[in-house]
Formats: sequence, C-alpha cells, structure tokens
Amino acid sequence: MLVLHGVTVRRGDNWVLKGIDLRIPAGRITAVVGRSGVGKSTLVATLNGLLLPDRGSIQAPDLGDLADSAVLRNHRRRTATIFQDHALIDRLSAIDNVLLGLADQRHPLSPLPWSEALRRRAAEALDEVGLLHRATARTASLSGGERQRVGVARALVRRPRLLLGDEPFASVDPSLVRQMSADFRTLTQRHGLSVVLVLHQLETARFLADRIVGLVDGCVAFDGPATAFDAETEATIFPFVPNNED
Ligand SMILES: Nc1ncnc2c1ncn2[C@@H]1O[C@H](COP(=O)(O)OP(=O)(O)OP(=O)(O)O)[C@@H](O)[C@H]1O
Repeated sequence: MLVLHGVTVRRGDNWVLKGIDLRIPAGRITAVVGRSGVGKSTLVATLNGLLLPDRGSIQAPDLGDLADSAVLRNHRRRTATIFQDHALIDRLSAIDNVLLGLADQRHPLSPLPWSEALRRRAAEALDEVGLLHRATARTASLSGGERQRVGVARALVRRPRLLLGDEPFASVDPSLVRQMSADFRTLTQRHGLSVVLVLHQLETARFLADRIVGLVDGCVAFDGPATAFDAETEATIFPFVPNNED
C-alpha cells in the first residue's frame, strides 16, 4: 500500500504532476487512464521511486517516507515493473530472462552461473504464468503472448509487493488480452499485490481494474470503482479535441 499526498513532479520546465492525492491499496488493480501527455508514465515512474516528488510526499505505511534513502531502497527492492515491449533479450532463454529480474539482488561479484536456489525461484515464476514447459526455449522463438508472460514472470520472481505496468498489453494480440487480464487478476489476488497499470484501452481498464484513476493535465480528475467510470466521466477524461487539419 502507498499513500500519496500532494505529489507534484516537474520534468524539465514542465510541472507534470500537480498535487496528486492517491491511496494505492493491496490486493487490487488500479488502472491509470488519460489522454497522451497528461502524466501517466510520470506517475508510474514516481511510484517506482525513479522520480522523486518536488513537493508532497509518498508514504509506504510499513516502511516510511520514500524521501528517506533507506526507505526508498527497500521500496524499490519490493517493486517490479512490466514493460510495454517486455524488454526481453531475444538470444537468452525464457528462464534466463526471468533471472534478469533478480540482477539487482545479487552481488555484482557473485560467480556465474546463477545459483540453484535462484534458478528454482525463476522456474516457479514461470510456472505461475503457465510457461514452465518453455523455460529453456530461446525467447526469440516465443509468441507475443508467451513473451508477455515471460515479462510478468520476470516481475514476479522479485516477489514484489507493488507491481507496475506501463501499457503491459500493448504488444499482445487483442484476442489474448481478456484471458491475460483474467490471469492477471488471479495473480494479484493470490499474492495480495498492489498493482498499478497504465492502460490506453478503456475497455481493458473497465474489464481488468478494480479501480480507475483518470488524469487530466497532471491532476486526478476521477478516482473510483471501474464500474463508476461512466460516459460522462469518459467525456471529462478524454475530451473531444478537433483536429485542425482542414
Ligand atoms: N524527461 C522529460 N523532460 C521534460 N519533459 C518531459 C520528460 N518526460 C516527459 N515529459 C513531459 O511530461 C508530460 C507528461 O509525460 P508522460 O510521458 O508522463 O505522459 P503520458 O500521459 O504517459 O503520455 P503518453 O500516453 O503519450 O505516454 C509531457 O508533456 C511530456 O512532454
């Protein structure tokens, strides 16, 4: 769980997030939606601890304020991210890609190969996403859906408390998104994860998320159950902007 109070973030000359108040609960999926450039990726990078608020604070109730460097280190250790393009290394096997999720947790001078215990942990993560039978397959030979699941396993192998995703379904075949969303919900509940996903498809957000946060110009314009995100809210978050081409 994370609690944001008045979080304001500047990037270059832009004030991108402007006084964000949010609670990120455990065991729930929060979708972040909004037009391009409203600050969705910046919010995810801030939750990740990659960007620090210029004003306001982020508290992890059991750790403390993320402004404290020891708290921030602990927070980052228990946070994992799923990337849009999966960020996999094609020439490595599925299991070796999963092990990369642990790269920051082993000593830089520790000998290769990975220890048996860590390989077992990576195999368990692949099993969780139903891909253990492809553990030794080269990642280049996997389908789009399988690659996405390797990306999820690489996040899960960290045993995170907070799971972040910036458009995690962007390169997945639309016909698979529903199934993957259902699998995602199961994993979230099983592990009591706090999940925050930037989703461009409102339909996916409504189906997958317990809660939707809608941003407009760096501010929270909607924060409520996915079922309450009605047509009027949609018009506020995604206002019609005429293009001036003619
Ligand atoms: N490194 C940076 N330096 C300066 N401005 C930045 C930087 N990164 C992002 N911005 C600006 O911050 C604003 C929000 O960007 P952000 O990527 O968070 O938006 P977004 O809602 O995720 O957009 P999209 O849906 O297009 O990915 C934009 O105006 C962007 O130009």
